[in-house]
Amino acid sequence: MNSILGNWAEKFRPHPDGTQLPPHHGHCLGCGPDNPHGHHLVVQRRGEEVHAVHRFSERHMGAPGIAHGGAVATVLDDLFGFLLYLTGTPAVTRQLEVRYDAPVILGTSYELAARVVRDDGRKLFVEAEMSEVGGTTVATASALFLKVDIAHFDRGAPPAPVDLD
Ligand SMILES: CCCCCCCCCCCCCC(=O)SCCNC(=O)CCNC(=O)[C@H](O)C(C)(C)COP(=O)(O)OP(=O)(O)OC[C@H]1O[C@@H](n2cnc3c(N)ncnc32)[C@H](O)[C@@H]1OP(=O)(O)O
Repeated sequence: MNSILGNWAEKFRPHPDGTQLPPHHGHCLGCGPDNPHGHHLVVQRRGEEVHAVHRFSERHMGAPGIAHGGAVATVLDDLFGFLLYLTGTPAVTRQLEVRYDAPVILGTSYELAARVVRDDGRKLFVEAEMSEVGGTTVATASALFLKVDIAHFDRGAPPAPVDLD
């Protein structure tokens, strides 16, 4: 098994309401603390939802001062990945749709929330939104995740100790 996912059983243990959820792994683009290009997303369980407060930095710029749409999609997709700690099964994104309602401004804090709307066999239908703190929604997303066996991840090579710059 890919060593980066070797502790998945530990990570999928039940997580009490209100606790911070573990990153998918150290190098994950969305949440890995060891990825210098990543978003370092920090996510909590709140009931049957996952929540985060996030600020995009200059590393994720599209138009000047505004987050790149792909960066916004990355964070929303990764947030969906935290719902797997609640459902208890590995799964991967099969389809992702993002609606960009307003520019996401670099250096501004946004609140994110995601939930499972339907769990149907292998299919997990999920939705999320990103909003100004206490205010207007700037992006919404919906996705289909498909549950996979952990062996799915064996196809990925473990990260080599290369210079990521
Ligand atoms: C320690 C931590 C552990 C970490 C683990 C988690 C890490 C998470 C990290 C999170 C990071 C963030 C997340 C990431 O970045 S995840 C990374 C990005 N995603 C991927 O790399 C996935 C690549 N795709 C695949 O590997 C395959 O396509 C998979 C395995 C997903 C499915 O290939 P497979 O051949 O097995 O399945 P299928 O295609 O026949 O479809 C199966 C069923 O689904 C239905 N269907 C298909 N499309 C749609 C659609 N659009 N609307 C409605 N239904 C649809 C289809 O009709 C069929 O239905 P039925 O006929 O059975 O009824």
